Amino acid sequence: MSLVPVSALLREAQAGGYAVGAFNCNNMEIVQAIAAAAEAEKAPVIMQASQGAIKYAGIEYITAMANVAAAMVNVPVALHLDHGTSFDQVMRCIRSGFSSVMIDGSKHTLEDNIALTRQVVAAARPVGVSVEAELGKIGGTEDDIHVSDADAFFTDPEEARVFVQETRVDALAVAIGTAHGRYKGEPRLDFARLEKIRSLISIPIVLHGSSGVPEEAIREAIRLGVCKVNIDTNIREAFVDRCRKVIADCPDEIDPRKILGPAREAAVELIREKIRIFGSSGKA
Ligand SMILES: O=C(CO)COP(=O)(O)O
Ligand SMILES: O=C[C@H](O)COP(=O)(O)O
Ligand SMILES: [Zn+2]
Ligand SMILES: [Zn+2]
Repeated sequence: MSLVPVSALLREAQAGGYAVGAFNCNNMEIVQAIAAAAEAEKAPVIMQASQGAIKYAGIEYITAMANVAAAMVNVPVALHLDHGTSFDQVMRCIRSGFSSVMIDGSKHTLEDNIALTRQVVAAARPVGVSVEAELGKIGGTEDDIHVSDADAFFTDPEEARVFVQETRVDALAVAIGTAHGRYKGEPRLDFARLEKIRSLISIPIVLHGSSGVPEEAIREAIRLGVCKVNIDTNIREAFVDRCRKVIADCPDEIDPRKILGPAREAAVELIREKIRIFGSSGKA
């Protein structure tokens, strides 16, 4: 199949009461793992490229790998820009073939975030590319952007209503207590805030920083309107842990395929498990 926009997947997820997994990809093995896991689970899936992935692999390689992966499976696959930083970057991704983009204007004022998001929606929608925006600041690390817990501002529900009305964006990432990267303690999600946001906006809600969030909390967030769940850190952990294990077991191994192949398998297992938790298994 060819790449589909995220909005098409999220519309169905919203109607069906499940979430689509959005998994970060940085290299060929992880792209293959995401596709294999989605195919095995008969689930729609989103591959997304962060700022770090773009620096590491480049927009063209990522697009080419995602296109090949999508063509080789019988489930819908979207390619999404994660935390897009500027209008120019969004345009480069769209020209390259991304089917969906995020414009992260959360570090700007509300007015500037609205203006930037509107500009992206105006350019993306006519070419069938869906747009995710961010309101409030999600904690943790987004490549060069470090948001300390104290600065991680939660999304204001009324602002979310105005933001969606003004931008007509397709999906909204909210700050309700999750953070990117590894958690120090157990994350505590502000479900009351999520419920309030849900009552004021009808578009799909996106949960970032979902690695390390307990299964029950993820399920509750989905019940309250989250339709896209982003996972990066847990894939990194599964992948690198398996590399370490193989190297420890076979210290003389010099064939990268013997190390990266098992790591790819570990990523498949992890992603399949997440897809089942999100309820998207069998929904393709
Ligand atoms: O939100 C994410 C990507 O945008 C992923 O967050 P984690 O790395 O915490 O899973
Ligand atoms: O945005 C969230 C990502 O997990 C950060 O990833 P990055 O280091 O690849 O930019
Ligand atoms: Zn952000
Ligand atoms: Zn994120």
